[in-house]
Amino acid sequence: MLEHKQIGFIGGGAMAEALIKGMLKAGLVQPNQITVSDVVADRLSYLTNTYDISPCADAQQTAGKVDILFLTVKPQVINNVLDTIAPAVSKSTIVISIAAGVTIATLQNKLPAGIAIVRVMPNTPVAVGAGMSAISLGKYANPQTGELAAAIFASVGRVVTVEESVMDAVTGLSGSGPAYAFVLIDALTDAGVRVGFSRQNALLLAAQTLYGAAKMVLDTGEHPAKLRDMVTSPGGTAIAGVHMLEQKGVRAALIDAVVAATNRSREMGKRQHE
Ligand SMILES: NC(=O)C1=CN([C@@H]2O[C@H](COP(=O)(O)OP(=O)(O)OC[C@H]3O[C@@H](n4cnc5c(N)ncnc54)[C@H](OP(=O)(O)O)[C@@H]3O)[C@@H](O)[C@H]2O)C=CC1
Ligand SMILES: O=C(O)[C@@H]1CCC=N1
Repeated sequence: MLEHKQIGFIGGGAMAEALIKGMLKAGLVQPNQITVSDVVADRLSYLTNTYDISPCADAQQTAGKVDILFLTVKPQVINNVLDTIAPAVSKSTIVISIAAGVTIATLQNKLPAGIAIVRVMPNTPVAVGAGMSAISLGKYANPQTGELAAAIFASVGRVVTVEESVMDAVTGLSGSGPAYAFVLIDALTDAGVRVGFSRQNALLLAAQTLYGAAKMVLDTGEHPAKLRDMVTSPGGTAIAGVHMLEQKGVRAALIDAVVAATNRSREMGKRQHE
């Protein structure tokens, strides 16, 4: 599908690396198809040495030579990056932005009319083929472009196509969600150490348990409450633990976390227009 395509990344940070790693692992692209631009020379050297991809310090040059251009810089610098690359982007290039809060309208205003723009909110598990990505298409992106973008992100996890209006909420839930999951795993690991395990064993028990629980939800399609009921024997250990979680407000804390992250994504989007 991408055999003869050149792929560029502007911004070689955490998320660009996760995507590059995942796409290479999936066999979707070969290293010689990928060019990355970043302002940090050490970062470019690291990516080149680790993934055998091509570095290019000049973002405009990268933008001008690729078929698919990923915008993987922070939202705070996206306006400057768009001003830099706009003169170089060819009409046939597909631009995929993953910047939190940055709307398709902002991208369209800065890039020449007619450019196919896809806004995506992925998450870092794309690096291990278990990502969750949501996609919205700009007005110049045709259905084939949508299929291509969906296939790229499907190669590194699951994909949903959404109305752009829910992108901030996606950012608050699945985009930012790995951070919440890592906090939970870290806390459960501490708990394991507290009840006597080595840290190494505690981490394995914690991570594999969350992984297994998530897999059960996805594989069975059952409501999580039904699966929880299967764990909570009457008068047993699990209900004692669940009772404590409810008393400590874990459920409300997670809801508040997603609302806070969603609001932050909205706020970052508004700043692009200031
Ligand atoms: N991390 C995540 O889990 C997710 C992130 N995103 C989005 O992905 C984007 C990148 O996030 P993330 O990877 O975490 O951020 P990082 O800060 O790790 O990566 C961004 C990289 O771009 C570099 N950079 C800054 N300015 C330029 C420029 N003008 N040209 C080229 N490179 C530049 C940065 O350098 P320097 O450090 O010097 O600024 C940095 O190395 C953001 O827009 C974020 O909203 C989306 C989904 C999930
Ligand atoms: O924290 C952030 O802004 C980015 C967007 C989603 C996850 N990380």
